[in-house]
Amino acid sequence: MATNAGDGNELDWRGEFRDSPREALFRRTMLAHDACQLRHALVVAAGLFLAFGLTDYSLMGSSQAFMVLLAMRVTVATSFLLLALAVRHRPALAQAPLPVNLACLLAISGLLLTIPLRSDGILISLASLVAASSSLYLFIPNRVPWMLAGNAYLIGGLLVAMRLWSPLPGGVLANSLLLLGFVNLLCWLTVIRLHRLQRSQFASLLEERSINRRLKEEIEERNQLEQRLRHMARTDELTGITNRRRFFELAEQERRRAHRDGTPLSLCMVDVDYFKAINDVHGHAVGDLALTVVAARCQSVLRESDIIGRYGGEEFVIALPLANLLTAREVAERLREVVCCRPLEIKGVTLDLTVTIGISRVDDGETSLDPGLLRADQALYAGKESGRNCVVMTPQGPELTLLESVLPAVTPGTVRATAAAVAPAAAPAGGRLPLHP
Ligand SMILES: Nc1nc2c(ncn2[C@@H]2O[C@H](COP(=O)(O)OP(=O)(O)OP(=O)(O)O)[C@@H](O)[C@H]2O)c(=O)[nH]1
Repeated sequence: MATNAGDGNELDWRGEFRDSPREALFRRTMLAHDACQLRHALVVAAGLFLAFGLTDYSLMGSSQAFMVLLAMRVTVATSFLLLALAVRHRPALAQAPLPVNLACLLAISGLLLTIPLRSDGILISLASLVAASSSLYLFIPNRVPWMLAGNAYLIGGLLVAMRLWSPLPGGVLANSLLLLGFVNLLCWLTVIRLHRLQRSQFASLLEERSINRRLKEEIEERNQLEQRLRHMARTDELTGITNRRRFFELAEQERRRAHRDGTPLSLCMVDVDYFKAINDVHGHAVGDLALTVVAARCQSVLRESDIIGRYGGEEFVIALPLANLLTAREVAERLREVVCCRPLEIKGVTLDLTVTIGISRVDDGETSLDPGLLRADQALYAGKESGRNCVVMTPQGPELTLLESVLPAVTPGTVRATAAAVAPAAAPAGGRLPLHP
């Protein structure tokens, strides 16, 4: 849609938009302003009409003609005031042609009536008609055709009134008509300029609004794109859980917090057992879905503050803030059970999945997650070696002693014996506790 009303191509001879929906929009936008302007113009005009009653009286005394004029003035002023009141309650009346034009018709008729009734001569009446003629253009927010029609009635009425009651010499008559014609032309041009100015401002405003809207939409789109990209950069596409990079960011934050507050932080490495066989027998699509289900099941037993990420392939990694090895073992057991508790139904295939989990605790003196992850990985490897579908942990130092004294399910004898059996195959350092279900 073209928006530059300043070049005039968009406007017709009335100074209105050729595009009628746009003109309607303009008029709707201007309604409150038009209504206010019309109300003020009507009140002022009513006052003026009544004020001229004083000059009627000074010229005519309390004659019958004065009474007729007074009745006319009161009628016109009353109709103006009533219309002003009506517009106050229903502003839409300001742009409805009928009420405004009826009031104008009444006022012009009243002014024409002064020609036969007032005794101060045609020239005074002529002056008041010139003032009324320009008022029609300037103060009544009407459309140009109605303004022209009102003025045509005024000039026609003047000619008839002069012919009937106050014949003028030809020169004076021509002079009067020229004067009225000039006033009409001047006012018409002024109104057209005013219309053009208002509409050009309105067009600029619309343009500005549409640019702002487009900008807002663009910003919104960019924000959404940014959010999508950020989400993609943090999320594993297949399983929907945190990806490896994001896991390390979050887990590193937790490690620093744990170090600062002196609270425990444990790590779990979770690996799906015999996953290669699932891919080989049922295909990668089934394997993909199985990974998604395993991730969802693991997530379902974790707290909101726990962090689970896809470490790579069929391996997941979990950081458990505020969890010592005992708590981590309980969580890992729940996790192992939730995976193997019921078979997976995927694309008509029933899979009995199990996971092996290696656990470690991040030591106070450690400045990165790597040693802890390595220990969890070694424990996981030990778990695989000892038959899979189990939870294995690598306690060290005081924690080992503590565990040995508090673990009722695993007697110290079993711990040592199992640890001894697993340790050489898994890694030479540290005792490991394979916790079979
Ligand atoms: N469908 C699918 N398979 C994957 C994905 N990532 C890794 N894998 C497969 O997972 C399998 C992992 O096999 P292995 O490392 O031998 O381990 P496994 O068969 O689970 O045996 P254990 O871990 O010793 O119990 C490989 O065949 C990989 O191709 C994946 O995103 N989707």
